[in-house]
Amino acid sequence: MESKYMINSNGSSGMASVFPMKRKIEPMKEQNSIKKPNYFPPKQQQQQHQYGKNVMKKNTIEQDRKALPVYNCRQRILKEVEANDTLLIMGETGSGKTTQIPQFLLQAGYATNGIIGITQPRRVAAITIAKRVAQELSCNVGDTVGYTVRFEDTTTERTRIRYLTDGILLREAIRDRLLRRYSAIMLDEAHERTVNADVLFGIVKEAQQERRKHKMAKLKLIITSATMDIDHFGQYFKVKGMYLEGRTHPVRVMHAKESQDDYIHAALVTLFDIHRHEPINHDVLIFLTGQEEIEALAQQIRQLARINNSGPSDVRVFTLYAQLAQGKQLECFLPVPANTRKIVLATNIAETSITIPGIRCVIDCGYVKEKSFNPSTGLDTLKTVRISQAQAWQRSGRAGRDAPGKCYRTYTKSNMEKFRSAAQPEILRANLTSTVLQLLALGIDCASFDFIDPPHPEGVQSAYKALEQLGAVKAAATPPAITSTGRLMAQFPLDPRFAKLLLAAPSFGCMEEMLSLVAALSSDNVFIGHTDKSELAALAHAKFQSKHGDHLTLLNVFATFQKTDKPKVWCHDNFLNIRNLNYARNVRNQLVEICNRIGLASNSCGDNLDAVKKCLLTGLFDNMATLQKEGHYLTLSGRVKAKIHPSSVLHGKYKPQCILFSEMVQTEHNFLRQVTEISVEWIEEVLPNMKFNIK
Ligand SMILES: Nc1ncnc2c1ncn2[C@@H]1O[C@H](COP(=O)(O)OP(=O)(O)OP(=O)(O)O)[C@@H](O)[C@H]1O
Repeated sequence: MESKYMINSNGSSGMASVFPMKRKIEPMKEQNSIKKPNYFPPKQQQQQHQYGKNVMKKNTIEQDRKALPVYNCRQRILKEVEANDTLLIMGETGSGKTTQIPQFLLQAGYATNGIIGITQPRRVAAITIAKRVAQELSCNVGDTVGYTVRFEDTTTERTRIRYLTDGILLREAIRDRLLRRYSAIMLDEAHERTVNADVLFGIVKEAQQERRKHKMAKLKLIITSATMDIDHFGQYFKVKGMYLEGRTHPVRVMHAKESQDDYIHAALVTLFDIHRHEPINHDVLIFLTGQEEIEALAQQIRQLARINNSGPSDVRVFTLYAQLAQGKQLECFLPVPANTRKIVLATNIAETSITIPGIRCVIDCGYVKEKSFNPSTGLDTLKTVRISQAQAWQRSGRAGRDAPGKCYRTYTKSNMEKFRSAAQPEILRANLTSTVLQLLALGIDCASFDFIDPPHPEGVQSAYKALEQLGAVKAAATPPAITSTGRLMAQFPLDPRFAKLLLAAPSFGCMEEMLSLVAALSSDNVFIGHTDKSELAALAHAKFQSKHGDHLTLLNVFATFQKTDKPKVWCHDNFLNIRNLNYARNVRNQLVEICNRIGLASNSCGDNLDAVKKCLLTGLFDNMATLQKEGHYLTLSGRVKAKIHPSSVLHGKYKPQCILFSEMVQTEHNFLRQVTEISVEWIEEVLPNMKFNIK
């Protein structure tokens, strides 16, 4: 059968000097056609392999560690760390940067008078890497190694190596700008350029200088990545980069011969081609763009696998995306039975840092959903865009983690040459409201902060305006000054708008309700849309429906969940996600602690649900829209045309004149998600100082 792919024979894919590592994950030079294995390993051999895995576990881990390219560079790295306070390290994906370098530092004594912190852009990476390193050090998570992610801290006073998200380290800096508890910080996956990481570059750099100035203990800083722009980082930190030689397992990269209009179909065809021709223990990771696409394809694969399964082989399909409950996210990291192929469908959440054991084939659709903020409309939008070349290399890197692998790109080589070389730093396109508030809480004015790439002035101005409307900032002052409300808002690990809802709730008499609602909104989707039984699921969900809209529907679910004494059975019967509801309960407890600490009064509005709706206006005033004659909605700030999302309880029913929504999603149309009906008169009552164009 003719293959739809050709091997990338590259060397000239437009990867500028930014990517010196590229050759390491390119196909082996001598191969110029796709060679398909013509056998499946005999059953016995596979089982032996499985046995071997368990018996030899400890030994293998030790041997695997020593075989990593970083291991050979141990002395060099430690020498450089000793000689320099800041170090930029580039090493190819999977070479051992994230798991090994912190252990080298620990063994060399860098965690004697402080701990070693390693930041990750995503919580799933922080959790799985901490677990792996704990396994390597033969300890439990929370002993020598631990992790901290939002609303979950496993570290103890015994912890010396701490994996944490960049957002958590930034919040810690609000309490202690000198980051005194750390002796070394590793800012990993620097190429991702999340807003939090960009701010941390400046904060940690400043903490180092201040500690030096005050003759305090040194703070060692290591910046790591496989694909960072080392010249740019080098100029900013005024240091030279260090390249780690040595290759990990090769990955054969193949491009589609022709452009594919339907990348989902292309991924499906490729998957079944792999399933027919590759050994059954070669697991597959498919990169797609979002939850809906992933769940639909997962369902299709499960059905097709059932139909096509003629032999003993089988597939297990897992999904991995940000909205998935944490427990579910971690399921794909567990081994599957012998004679079973693991298929993981993921968003870019699986793109950097993580190792999903068993993955030997990657299928890359070449797209990603990117959030950007439009200061002129004041709205965040989510758009599907092409990935960057750096992202493409990171994705292929997921295939060569524990053995040689293959990467199938559903786009042509010339398509890829047109991709951006690296993704635009998030700080240049994100809503900066939360970041600006955190900086102000740290006593930092954006205008004078030492950013690696300063944000656009319109983005900063728009953030100041939003914070002023929330009562967090006096923007007229130069530099803009944080108010006491702003300081309280910064105490919550929440979007400032949601923090504002909690601060406003006591005066509307709905503190208990708002705590539940904000907690439920912080969790991922609690509704399970069981496809096979969708009518039953819809019937079960209808019991909680509020005619007021999605916020009060969610509140009904959470309030009933809190009261039930058999949550497992109750969630199962009602097609609700128990993990997400438990997560929301945990978040609520932590929010209650913060509210108690800052002295917010507790009260409840009972059946007076207008109080909750009015209170929602105090934080979400930028997200209001009115019905137009033509049948669509127009947002009040920004005048953007939009429709109610089909997942809303208000979709397809009578259309309220005025609504409030949690977010706008941009696909072929602008859709408003999580919608609640409000009364136009309340706008003047709740927001007397704001002007809106209500038409
Ligand atoms: N959870 C895990 N299970 C099994 N093996 C793992 C796990 N985590 C890491 N490894 C092994 O350790 C190797 C090094 O992983 P590590 O995350 O340290 O690499 P890295 O250089 O930081 O990669 P990247 O640049 O992609 O983040 C992997 O290639 C893999 O072989």
